[in-house]
Amino acid sequence: MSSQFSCYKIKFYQIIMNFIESSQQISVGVLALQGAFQEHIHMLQSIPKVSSVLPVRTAEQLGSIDALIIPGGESTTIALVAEHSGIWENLKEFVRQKPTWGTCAGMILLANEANNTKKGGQKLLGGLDIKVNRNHFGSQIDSFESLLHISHITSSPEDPFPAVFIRAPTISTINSLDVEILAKLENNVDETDASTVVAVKQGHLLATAFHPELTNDNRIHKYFVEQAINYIATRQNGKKEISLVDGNQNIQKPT
Ligand SMILES: NC(=O)CC[C@H](N)C(=O)O
Repeated sequence: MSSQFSCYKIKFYQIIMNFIESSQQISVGVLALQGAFQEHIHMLQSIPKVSSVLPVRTAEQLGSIDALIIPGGESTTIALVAEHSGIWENLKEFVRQKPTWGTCAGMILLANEANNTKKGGQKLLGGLDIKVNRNHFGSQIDSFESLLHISHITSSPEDPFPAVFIRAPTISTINSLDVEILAKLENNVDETDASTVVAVKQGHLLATAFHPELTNDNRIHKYFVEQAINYIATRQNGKKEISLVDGNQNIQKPT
């Protein structure tokens, strides 16, 4: 009898744990119009806190995810395809409100301003108060790898992140105190600058000039997912507080 009781207890505990775990999971989309989206999808599949991973090509798909990654590729092409497929304005709206991480071309698209754009300028989604310098290190043959210290992600100098730079942009100007610098390129790759900013965070937006999805290291993907979960939880609590205040105000209103 008592062993049957403890069996029920364990089952009940498991159900509660599963419930808690599932409420702490999110679904993450990867913009799949052009570029290295498949590699991001693969990386996200290794993270237990991700309940589902969705390649995103339509506004409807965008509406069903909690957070988004805009991959590397070609920012001009991604913008063009997004416009032609009618998802551009929805993307802009999403980026304003929900956790989004841009890698390389994705970082360019999340910037409010860009240098070295294609002739006649190019469209940006914006959101980050930064100016980026496209193709800062030159063309494809100037691609390189560098070991980086990244705030919140690498714990010690012995544990750097292997960052892959491919026709990468850099962050040339930061226009708000809300932008947190996460990583700088400190070595000699770029002779014009002693230290070049290559990763930043601002509120619910994250941007890296390099390609974490092309390594075996999922630390930044994990960090993004954890940040997104915290952000969503904070917003939900905020909403509850607001509705409580509204409720009180209603009670106090003279009839
Ligand atoms: N690897 C990349 O994403 C390169 C970005 C590309 N240079 C652009 O401007 O969009």
